[in-house]
Amino acid sequence: MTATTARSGTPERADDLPSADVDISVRNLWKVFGPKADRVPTDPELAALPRTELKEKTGCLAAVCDLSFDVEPGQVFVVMGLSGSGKSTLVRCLTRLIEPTAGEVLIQGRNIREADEKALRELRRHQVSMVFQHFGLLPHRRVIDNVAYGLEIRGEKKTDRLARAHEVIELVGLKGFENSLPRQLSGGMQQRVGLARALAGDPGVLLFDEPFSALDPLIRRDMQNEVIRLHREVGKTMVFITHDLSEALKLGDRILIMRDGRQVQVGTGAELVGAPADDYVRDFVQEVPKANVLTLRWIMRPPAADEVLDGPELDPDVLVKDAVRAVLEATAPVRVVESGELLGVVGDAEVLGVVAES
Ligand SMILES: Nc1ncnc2c1ncn2[C@@H]1O[C@H](COP(=O)(O)OP(=O)(O)OP(=O)(O)O)[C@@H](O)[C@H]1O
Repeated sequence: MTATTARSGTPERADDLPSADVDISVRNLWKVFGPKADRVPTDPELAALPRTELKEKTGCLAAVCDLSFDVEPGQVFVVMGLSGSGKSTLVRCLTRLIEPTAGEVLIQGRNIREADEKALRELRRHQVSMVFQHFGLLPHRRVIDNVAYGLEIRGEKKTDRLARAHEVIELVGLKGFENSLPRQLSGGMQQRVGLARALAGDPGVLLFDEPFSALDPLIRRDMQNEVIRLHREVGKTMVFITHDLSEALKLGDRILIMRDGRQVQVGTGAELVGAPADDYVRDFVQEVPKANVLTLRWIMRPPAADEVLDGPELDPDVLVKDAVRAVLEATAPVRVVESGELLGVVGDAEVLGVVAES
């Protein structure tokens, strides 16, 4: 949702150092459940084993295997994978709700693995908030008190926390429901309370663990739009877990695809669709309407030697679906231009090729 430039679709390398402009940096992160789990990441032979073989050989289950990625400030980073791929374990390892077995996690410059109990409490109260699938609301507390709860724990004055709770309740569209109990609200509205509660403490980072998967499809679409709107308004860094590719493509500036605990590909939606890293990703993205995801950058070609270059000019980051009309109506190929430089051209054949696959 923030403007992103095209990047390589290959997974980030563990030896890449995080740049200064990174909110979350994960390096070689492992979570292994089972006996003597510590030996798995450090033993190259065990570390390389697929999940089922490792389980047979050692009795250990590698939920998260050697993950490395960076999330930039203000980015929506989606972690996508089927059930059991390790998404929830990963997101819980970020704030040590689950203790990682090995690796490094930096959040806004703070080394999470070295943090003591007090620092972790501070981190969870001030820096990072989580929105869960099952809302996690306190059933006997009114909406306003649920939203203000984190601020109460933080020891903030009642007037301050109620004022802040009113502010975020309005932000998520729940004005008028301050005194309702959670059970009096629909699923979508309860999740709005969850969102408001996460936003109340003004954290730098929001973590979402499949927040909408229990909701009906239409409500779910509303809530996705709500996240897009909120992200635009509050501009937080977000890590969003989902098993739904269309949700990932809709929300994610970048998407990490996980399989059996490992990262298969990290990239923008266009990179996953335009250059899938392997057959697994290719199968996943097969049904995606490509014109909605690919940009002109992905389909442009070099101009032919004798081609007349007087067609209209478009930016390389324009989606194909938004360029179809301009391309088909033009009498010459559209010129794809960035900062005054001609990158390539797009004609009828290129757009129709993508639209036909959509
Ligand atoms: N405490 C635990 N002990 C042993 N194995 C665990 C534990 N927690 C999770 N696992 C296993 O780790 C793997 C990854 O689980 P995880 O819940 O992270 O996956 P997920 O992608 O979030 O799946 P879902 O979408 O179903 O929540 C699964 O095989 C799961 O059974």
